[in-house]
Amino acid sequence: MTITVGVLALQGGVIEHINLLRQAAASSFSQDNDQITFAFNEVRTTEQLQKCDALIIPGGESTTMAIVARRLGLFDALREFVKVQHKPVWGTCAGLVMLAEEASATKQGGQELVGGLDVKVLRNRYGTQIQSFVADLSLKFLGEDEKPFRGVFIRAPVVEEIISPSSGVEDSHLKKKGKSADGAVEIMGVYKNAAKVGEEQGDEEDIVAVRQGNVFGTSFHPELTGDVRIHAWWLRQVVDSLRHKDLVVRNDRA
Ligand SMILES: NC(=O)CC[C@H](N)C(=O)O
Repeated sequence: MTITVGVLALQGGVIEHINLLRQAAASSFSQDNDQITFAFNEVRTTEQLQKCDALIIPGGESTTMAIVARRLGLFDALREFVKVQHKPVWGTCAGLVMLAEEASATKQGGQELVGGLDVKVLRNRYGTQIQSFVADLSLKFLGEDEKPFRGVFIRAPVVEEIISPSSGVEDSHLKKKGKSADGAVEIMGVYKNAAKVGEEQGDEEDIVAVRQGNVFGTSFHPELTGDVRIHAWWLRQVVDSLRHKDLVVRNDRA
């Protein structure tokens, strides 16, 4: 089975994701009995997106990414991919903003989102570029005894609210289309002891990783760490969801 994973390449940290995906595939799937092979492709057009089984929307700047996606006419295809075809998608940082149904602290006049996750994100929660930081996160989904994951936070958003599911009705103002992902929003990671902007110490607990059905989002940048664990975990989810779909199709035919 060959699985094509795309990385949306309009702007931001594209090659870093591709490099880590390659490493994760080599380290975690080389012994796989099912002979899974991966193709990792940059995605800039609807045609390229349609060839993908799964997609990463990287970090960068969501406002810029949205403008470029609109110019290239990619929004409908992205919404179709996430909310109608329910293919696996992972957004990191700006990618998480793009995958949220709502965002606050957006640029004036708002910004267009792909949606999929029934959450409201707060952009730039920790301030500007110079307030970037690294923090150890304990992520249970990687395994109970796993060592902490280095979370790289760069003008990072956080999930400030889990909202009620969107109705699936097209909204001409927000240009939403399709329902959000199936199922409930699961909190996959929190950053404990987060401080307010400008403060040294804090005791807030911020939601920095979420999943809802096929859609996964992280506030931080695993692709900048050299640690393949989250990429390997996500590729495993992609493989499992494709196997599941394959089974459903075969059962339907039987
Ligand atoms: N590193 C990042 O991806 C920053 C995200 C940026 N603050 C945005 O809203 O798009």
